[in-house]
Amino acid sequence: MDMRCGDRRQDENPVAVREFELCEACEIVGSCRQGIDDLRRQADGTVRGEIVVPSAVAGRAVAHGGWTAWVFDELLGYTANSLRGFSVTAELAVKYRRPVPLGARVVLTASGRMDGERRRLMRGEMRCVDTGGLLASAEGVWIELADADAHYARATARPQKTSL
Ligand SMILES: CCCCCCCCCCCC(=O)SCCNC(=O)CCNC(=O)[C@H](O)C(C)(C)COP(=O)(O)OP(=O)(O)OC[C@H]1O[C@@H](n2cnc3c(N)ncnc32)[C@H](O)[C@@H]1OP(=O)(O)O
Repeated sequence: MDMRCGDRRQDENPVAVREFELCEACEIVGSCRQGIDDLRRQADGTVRGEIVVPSAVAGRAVAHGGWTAWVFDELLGYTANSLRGFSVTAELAVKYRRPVPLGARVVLTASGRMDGERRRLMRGEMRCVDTGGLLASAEGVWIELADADAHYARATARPQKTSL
């Protein structure tokens, strides 16, 4: 299968359309630092967005794997939070199927479901816009915070030794 994806057009200047609020650091700069745009919930409940792979995320000629994981963390996190109250990433597993070309426009899709009171099971895909070829997929677990203030207060204290 031809895994090339559509190059970004020279005259393209997409307006970021997001149905989801930005994270704190992106809020400061006023836009999604990953460049995810047109992020919307679809009629079937899935979330869809698009992104042009920035040349700045090159690992070696193609996108760095950590960048792809960050994109999924963002995408699945927003989707998880749209199910109910605020949740955080507890697990994230990425399958890297093909190299992700720099400058390519890719489509992101995500869905998920509640699994008990606080757990959400999420999954997502990254595909070429024009060929539909699968570049990467991800599955993860998001946990709704029982007490957000207490959760972030933990981060200001030195982690204690646990049984983990
Ligand atoms: C301004 C606005 C901007 C809004 C926009 C913001 C967008 C950006 C959001 C960024 C979000 C992030 O990047 S989050 C950053 C990365 N993630 C983190 O820092 C999380 C670090 N981990 C933790 O703090 C903790 O481990 C938690 C919160 C995940 C869980 O701890 P806890 O709250 O003490 O929960 P605990 O009692 O242990 O477990 C509760 C339930 O969850 C299950 N559970 C717990 N961990 C797991 C797990 N890994 N996999 C499966 N299940 C799990 C337990 O079995 C249990 O199920 P049951 O017995 O109830 O069935």
